[in-house]
Amino acid sequence: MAEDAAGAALEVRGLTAGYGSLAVIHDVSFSVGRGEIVGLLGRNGAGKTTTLMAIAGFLGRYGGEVRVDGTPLVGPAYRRSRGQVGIVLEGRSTFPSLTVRQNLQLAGAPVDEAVELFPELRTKLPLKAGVLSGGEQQMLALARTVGRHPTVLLIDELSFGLAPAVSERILERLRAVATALSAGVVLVEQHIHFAASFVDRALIMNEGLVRAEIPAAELAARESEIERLYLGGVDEAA
Ligand SMILES: Nc1ncnc2c1ncn2[C@@H]1O[C@H](COP(=O)(O)OP(=O)(O)OP(=O)(O)O)[C@@H](O)[C@H]1O
Repeated sequence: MAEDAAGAALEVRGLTAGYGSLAVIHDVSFSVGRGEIVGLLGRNGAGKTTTLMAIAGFLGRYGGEVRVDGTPLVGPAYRRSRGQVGIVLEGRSTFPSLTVRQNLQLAGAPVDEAVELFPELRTKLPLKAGVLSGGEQQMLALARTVGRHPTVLLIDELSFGLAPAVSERILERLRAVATALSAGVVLVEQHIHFAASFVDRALIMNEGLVRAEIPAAELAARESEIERLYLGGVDEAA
């Protein structure tokens, strides 16, 4: 379901970004259609989180362009786009000492929508977020971000540390949200098999570069090629 950039929720063109004066991702280009989930795969340190943070405007950008719904995000546009670009970073997206309800309210996320999305949260509303299970915390983090109805959702390692059944449940809801909001989703994932079930296509990153773009249906069959790409092998088939 590769999307023509013209109708894309998100377009990233030639993005080079990093920390201080150190560029960590180089010339990253891709687009995400409305309702589409694109996986960002690669081993530890490949530059996946850095890519999400650079798109969201949290990092210095040394080159390239990011467009949301066709509008370039530069300078103050990043501030204006806060509602349009939602980001869920691993372990950094809830306030543990506030209740679940307060967490939602602070994010501007309607409580009724959140519990409709994740009925598991209904009985947890008065509890402090810090006492929730890992899966419930991820649900809360996602509900907080989704509640602002973003055009683009950037999600880092949703399945990290969770039982497969819990991850599957959350990712099924993510698919429903992407469709309902007609949002474009970038989902960082390390595990090829897991990504194969939940993304429409995947970008394989290594050393800050996108080495290949692979449709979900081909991920399982091309696993050994992808593993070579994870390790920096030459991309022969993309
Ligand atoms: N704050 C920082 N300052 C300097 N370098 C950083 C910083 N954060 C990350 N890096 C470096 O940037 C590179 C890419 O890191 P990044 O977190 O984007 O990788 P990743 O693919 O998300 O890895 P993981 O799967 O382990 O989260 C790594 O070499 C990392 O050491």
